[in-house]
Amino acid sequence: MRTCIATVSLSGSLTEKLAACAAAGFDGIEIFEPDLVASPLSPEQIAERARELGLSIDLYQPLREFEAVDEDEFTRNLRRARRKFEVMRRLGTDLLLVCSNVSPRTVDDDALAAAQLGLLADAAAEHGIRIAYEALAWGTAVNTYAHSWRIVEAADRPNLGLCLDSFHILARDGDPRGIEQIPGDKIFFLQLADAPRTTMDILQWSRHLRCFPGQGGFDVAGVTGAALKAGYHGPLSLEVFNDEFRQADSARTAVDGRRSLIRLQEQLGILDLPAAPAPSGIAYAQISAADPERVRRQLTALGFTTDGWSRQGDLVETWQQGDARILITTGSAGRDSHRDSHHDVARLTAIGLHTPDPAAAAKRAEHLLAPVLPRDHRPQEAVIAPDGSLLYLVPAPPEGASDGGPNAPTTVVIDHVALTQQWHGFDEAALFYSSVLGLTLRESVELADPRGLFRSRTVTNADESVRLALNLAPHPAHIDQHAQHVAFAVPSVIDAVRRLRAAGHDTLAIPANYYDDLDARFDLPAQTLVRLRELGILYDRDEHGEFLHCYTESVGRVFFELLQRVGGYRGYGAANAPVRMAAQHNHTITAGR
Ligand SMILES: O=C(O)c1ccc(O)c(O)c1
Ligand SMILES: [Mg+2]
Repeated sequence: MRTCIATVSLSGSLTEKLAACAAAGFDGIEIFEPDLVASPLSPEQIAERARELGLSIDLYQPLREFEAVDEDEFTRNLRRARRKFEVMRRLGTDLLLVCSNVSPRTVDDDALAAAQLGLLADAAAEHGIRIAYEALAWGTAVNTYAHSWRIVEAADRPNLGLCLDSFHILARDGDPRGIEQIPGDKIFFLQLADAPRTTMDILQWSRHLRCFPGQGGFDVAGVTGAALKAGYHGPLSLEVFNDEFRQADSARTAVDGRRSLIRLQEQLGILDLPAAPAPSGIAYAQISAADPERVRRQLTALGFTTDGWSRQGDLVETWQQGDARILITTGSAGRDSHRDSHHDVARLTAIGLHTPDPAAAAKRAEHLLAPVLPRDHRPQEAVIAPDGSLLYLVPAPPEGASDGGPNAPTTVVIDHVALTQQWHGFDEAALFYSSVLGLTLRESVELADPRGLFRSRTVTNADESVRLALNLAPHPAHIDQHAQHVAFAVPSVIDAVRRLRAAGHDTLAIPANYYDDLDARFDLPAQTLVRLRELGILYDRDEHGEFLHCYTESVGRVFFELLQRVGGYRGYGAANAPVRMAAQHNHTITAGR
């Protein structure tokens, strides 16, 4: 299907927006009126620029506060509309979006609304213009698509139809199945936006938190599917008001948006992509460090051993314990993320994922506009993740061979890897890992660090043998601090900490207050509490089981977590994260003094 995006969804000048849309492969755009009003280009020049870039102008929007008003106001509104017809003629576009009236002056009178919209349509017809009427979720009288359809049906003009917007429908818990009853040729336009599930004022929610389909909690595919069933054959158009998108790089946002529509069309059975790779385990995590000695010492203390250096295209050192593998590289194997100028600081630069069919997975990534590295010099297929780190697609081990797994406590496995996202890349990352890798998104949580709120969201495969935590630092300056880590599930955290201590290594110091609080919250046996306190081990519990964990000191930007899931504990100890981050903060300060 044709794909469009509203200019309001992107940062930059109108010219920059057009370039970004074209580069990402969109077919057309909706011109958001304030973008045109603020542009130094004339409508003709904008049309020319769009033509040069191969973009159609599919919609001009919005005409506001138009219908169901008194005679005088209607006369003024019609005059205003005629001026817009003139702008549209100069732009060479023929579809005008009218959103339902949000003014207190409008009356709840369907007959009046239909009559006035009918007259608007008649005036538009003289210019070959069509009108798409959209129910805003906060419209004074008209705020559901069913209501807007009753008015459009009553007005009964060939050039008056509906604009459906998934946000307005789903934010009010509308049932999209009713859309199937609307004649497809009366749905003039379909705008798509997702949003995180929340409870807040609906206008604020719409203007600040919309996101691309697949990034939030709305069933955008349900609305789209219903419109297609009704016979809608216009474009799929993204209309996203989002504070971060307004600041982020428009070229990146546009690609992110296109990816969301490719994935949506796959979900709807319109596009056929190679199947999602279904990674079956974390093969390894890779740390780059110019001076890897401290990483080696820490891994040794944790019980890892190495078989030395090897060259598989890049120079790497493999460290292993049980089924957990860490690669250390001092070379360029971990592509330096563009934001990272501290090449000598140890940091996570790649992970390897066991993938049943790496070649097909790489093909899928290409279809979804993810950068795939050329195969030359590389032992494995590799995709660049949004944070700049590399995802190696490693052939899965043969059936029956142990691939770790979350509840394999007899040996050491990588339980999860936590990666830091760029400040505007959180939604992009969520969509990347879910669409490209087929991982499932979990709820996003906020974690209090002494310097601000971290956001964290995990993505997992079906049996949770692959768990990635996507962390977003509160401030770009903190981007890699307190966030990047590799968590090892061990048979016994208590034994592991004792071994570490015996080897002369400390774990992150946890304040006594924490244990007093633990005692208040959980009725733990006194002896258990004493042991946890002595060893600096954090504790959590859910309805499935218990969780014990502790942390190493950071080496560069990376630290390690040792954890033990008892029973079917599902979480990550999020309740303890603020204590851990405060401890890391205090440690940094102490170390810095
Ligand atoms: O927030 C608004 O005003 C607004 C304008 C036009 C739209 O299509 C929309 O969905 C919202
Ligand atoms: Mg809209």
